[in-house]
Amino acid sequence: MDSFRFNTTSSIIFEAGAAGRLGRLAGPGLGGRVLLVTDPGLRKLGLCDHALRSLEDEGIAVTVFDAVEADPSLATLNKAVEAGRAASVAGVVGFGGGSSLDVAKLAALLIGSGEVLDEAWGVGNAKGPRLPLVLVPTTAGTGSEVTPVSIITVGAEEKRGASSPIILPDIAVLDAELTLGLPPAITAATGIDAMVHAIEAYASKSANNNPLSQMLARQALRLLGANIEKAVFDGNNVEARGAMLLGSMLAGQAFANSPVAAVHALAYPIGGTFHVPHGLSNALVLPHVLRFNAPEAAHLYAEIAADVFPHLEREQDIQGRCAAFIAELAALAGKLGLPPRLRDVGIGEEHLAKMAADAMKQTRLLVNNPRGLSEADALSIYRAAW
Ligand SMILES: NC(=O)c1ccc[n+]([C@@H]2O[C@H](COP(=O)([O-])OP(=O)(O)OC[C@H]3O[C@@H](n4cnc5c(N)ncnc54)[C@H](O)[C@@H]3O)[C@@H](O)[C@H]2O)c1
Ligand SMILES: [Fe+2]
Repeated sequence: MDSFRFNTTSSIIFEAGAAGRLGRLAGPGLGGRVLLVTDPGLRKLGLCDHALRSLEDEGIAVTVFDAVEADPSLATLNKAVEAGRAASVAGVVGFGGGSSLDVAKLAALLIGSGEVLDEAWGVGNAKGPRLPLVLVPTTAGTGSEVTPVSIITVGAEEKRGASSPIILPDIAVLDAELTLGLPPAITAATGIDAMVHAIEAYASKSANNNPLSQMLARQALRLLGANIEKAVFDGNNVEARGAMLLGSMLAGQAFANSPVAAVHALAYPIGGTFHVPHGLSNALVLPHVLRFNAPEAAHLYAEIAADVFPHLEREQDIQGRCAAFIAELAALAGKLGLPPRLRDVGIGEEHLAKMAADAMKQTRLLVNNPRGLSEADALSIYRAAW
């Protein structure tokens, strides 16, 4: 068997209502002063009020930074770091979707180590140490609470990543009650993002693709496949919400160690340039990238097809099962109310060539794709998706 290395968050708490006990559960390791990083929408909804109060009840002084936008910018990260330094914080709590968690991760690194961000981009370049870090996801999608990755938008449109086990948090707190009010469109898009993490991790050509990631990806797909429609159409179903949160975390553990590939590489120019939500960007290119990959990966897609859609067990032929899997995924996105084509999200055909050139910059992802992909291939995939 090939050798591999598997890193994950060392302590994971899965408990409905846990955010209201955050001070007890996670306070002791955070020091007396904490920076809580979140977004303005969540602040307005009062979603972090219980967590805040519970930290304060434990005698922890909390500075709230609530200015994280979707696809957070470098300027926002810098402001979060300034706020943390000004308050001399000893720990960081990320509270929100992937955007807030990603800012919290790099804020903990930069405040803790004083290192220069420009030297931390890429894989394995962060030096540390970071401040104690606790992450509380409020979407079931990115799995950022268990990934070593932070994605920041640099300049007008480039999504840049820093990846290092140093920015894995000390504790992830998964509280399904936080996701009950997640609107259907965001539930659908983030849920598809989680599925894509599992699919791409399972089929990843990374030398570190490993049996743990494969097992986690398959269990993630079972949970996500069985619950995504319930979570979208019956948002108050706490069982379904819990299954989605667990599924997205398992998918995060899988791809944190067996990284994602061309679906994400082609999704980034859509999110970076046109501010289409990350999960929706993935959904728009997903069937087209999988169809492109099928000559190399049909057997892998056939292996996981029935995890998402149990009735595909009956389809014995590998090519047939792979094709049905891809068609079912496209149909599922439609059923969940996601727009099917790039033109539906306001992207003009004239932008496709630039998007294909931008996608090729994601070499860290493209190397993991089961089939080699050129700029011309990227353009054909965008054309098919348009
Ligand atoms: N670090 C990683 O491993 C990783 C992986 C995938 C994606 N990402 C990044 O994560 C970001 C996307 O994160 P996301 O999809 O979780 O969305 P997000 O954090 O950008 O949030 C999207 C919207 O959902 C709202 N929202 C979040 N939780 C809510 C709740 N419980 N109730 C009501 N509204 C809620 C937010 O206020 C926001 O308006 C992108 O920047 C993407 O690149 C990171
Ligand atoms: Fe993603």
